[in-house]
Amino acid sequence: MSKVITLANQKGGTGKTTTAVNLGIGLAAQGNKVLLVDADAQGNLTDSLGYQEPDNLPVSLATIMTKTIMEEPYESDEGILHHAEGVDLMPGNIELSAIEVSLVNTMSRETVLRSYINSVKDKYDYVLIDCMPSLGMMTINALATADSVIIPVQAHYLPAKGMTQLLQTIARVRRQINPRLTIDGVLLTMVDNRTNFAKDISFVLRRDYGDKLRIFQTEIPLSIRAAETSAQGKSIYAFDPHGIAARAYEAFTKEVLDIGEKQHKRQHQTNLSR
Ligand SMILES: Nc1ncnc2c1ncn2[C@@H]1O[C@H](COP(=O)(O)OP(=O)(O)OP(=O)(O)O)[C@@H](O)[C@H]1O
Repeated sequence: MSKVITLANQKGGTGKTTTAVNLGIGLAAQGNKVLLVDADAQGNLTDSLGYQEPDNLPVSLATIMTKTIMEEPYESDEGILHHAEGVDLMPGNIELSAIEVSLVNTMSRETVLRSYINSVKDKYDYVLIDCMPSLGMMTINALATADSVIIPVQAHYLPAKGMTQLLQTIARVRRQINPRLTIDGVLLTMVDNRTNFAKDISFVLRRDYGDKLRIFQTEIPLSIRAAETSAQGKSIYAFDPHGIAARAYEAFTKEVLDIGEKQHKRQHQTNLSR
């Protein structure tokens, strides 16, 4: 059974793309088939995986979403790229900005991405969707598609206000479009352990949200090597395998796998008791 996870935070630069790359490749290294979906018009995920001119790709997520909207046929592997580290990628680029606008006047506008992902997800154990830094139509589509959300939060500021807005949006999507949507947890990123400030943020986040949300035990440290990785077209495991960021992303991947296994067991027991 496949699991679709959306990485969302409407604040920019919180580590969504870096987490999509390193969680995705981490899951693949553990024997899972993984599809990464770049739902961000900036195309950073596509770029980070080595496709440095995402706007020149002949087929991207925007192409497939347009075909979905127009009810035109497409091949199930159309546009999917294969990365050397064992993940597949549905690339994204600037054309998604136009899709974001055209969705407003589209029938079933919140579920266009879901139609596409439903048509390919059975081939994968995990589908990870990297969102734009906004709560616009593309992010709503990504939330409408997902089984769960992971929220990367940069440990540089207190996330209170933005977090409330994001949680309200997730709750609204759950009520109106996607009742099975859950939150896997909040991931603290770019944690500078040399400062008391980072420790304070971790403490406040765990104190204020820890009873409602899982705050992942693993915190991703601030790391120059992690920042440099995005220009290399590879994961942190390939670029700096023994560094602190690679170890942290490995530990985080294990936490995500544990959640998946527990959910799978619960689902199995529910099915048996029916
Ligand atoms: N652990 C880290 N340590 C240092 N720099 C990092 C780390 N993780 C990510 N970065 C850098 O921080 C910047 C923002 O990260 P990233 O692109 O992953 O965030 P994002 O949330 O996807 O951004 P956007 O909202 O623009 O899509 C990038 O330049 C990235 O290389």
